[in-house]
Amino acid sequence: MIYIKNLNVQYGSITALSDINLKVSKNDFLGIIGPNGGGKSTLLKTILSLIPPSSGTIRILGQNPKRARKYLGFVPQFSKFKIDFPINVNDVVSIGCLAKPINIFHRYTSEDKEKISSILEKLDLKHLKERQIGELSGGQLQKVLIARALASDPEILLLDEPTASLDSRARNDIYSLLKELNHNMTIIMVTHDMSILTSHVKSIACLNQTLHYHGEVNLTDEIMQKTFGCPVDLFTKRISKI
Ligand SMILES: Nc1ncnc2c1ncn2[C@@H]1O[C@H](COP(=O)(O)OP(=O)(O)OP(=O)(O)O)[C@@H](O)[C@H]1O
Repeated sequence: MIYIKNLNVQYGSITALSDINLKVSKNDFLGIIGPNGGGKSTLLKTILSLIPPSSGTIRILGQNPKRARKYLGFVPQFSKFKIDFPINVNDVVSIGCLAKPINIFHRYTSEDKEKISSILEKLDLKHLKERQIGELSGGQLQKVLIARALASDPEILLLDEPTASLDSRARNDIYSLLKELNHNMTIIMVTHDMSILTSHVKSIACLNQTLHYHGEVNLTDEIMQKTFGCPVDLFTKRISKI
């Protein structure tokens, strides 16, 4: 689904990603972990063609990232989503139906409306469809952002820390939903939540400017030390032994 070869990304003099090689297979559920500033969001943004690589190759379903945008659904960190914008849940989710690049003159078809309605139903958001997004809880807003991404019928769903600052119940709801979606969708998720690694994720990428590990969920102390640059805590140690 995704093929990345010798990828380098610079922000001026700052090197965010250095010589990344990564392949993601169909129906994988890849968790990307690493320290703050390790380049996780940059990798997602580069796949989404929001940032141009300084060098290297990215192919998504055999195409360059700009042409492949239609295959990608993106769920941003909700803490970075502007929630004071006056728009309701139904309209946010509908935005996902707009063809990419977005055509502001798009008229929603009856098919679009049916699709939105079924997504709202599936994510248990129907009762909130008229609610302004600024009046939602964190977990509800996160589900709305996932619903918006699903409305574009993506083959690959990219999520940037979808459970940051959610309580454990809301987190579990989101993870259960992702597990279900993973049956017919490839998922790539940036996370700082180590607890999901044991339950839902099928493979892991450890990123700290370079890719220190990519493979099965079998983290050793050595990999964690290399990635995070410091000794792992007890919790992480326990995960590596599961
Ligand atoms: N727009 C930008 N301009 C300049 N430098 C940037 C920009 N965005 C990110 N960086 C830098 O690139 C590096 C990687 O940042 P990135 O946001 O990709 O890391 P991250 O792993 O997602 O971090 P976090 O876990 O804190 O969200 C950091 O050194 C960051 O300061």
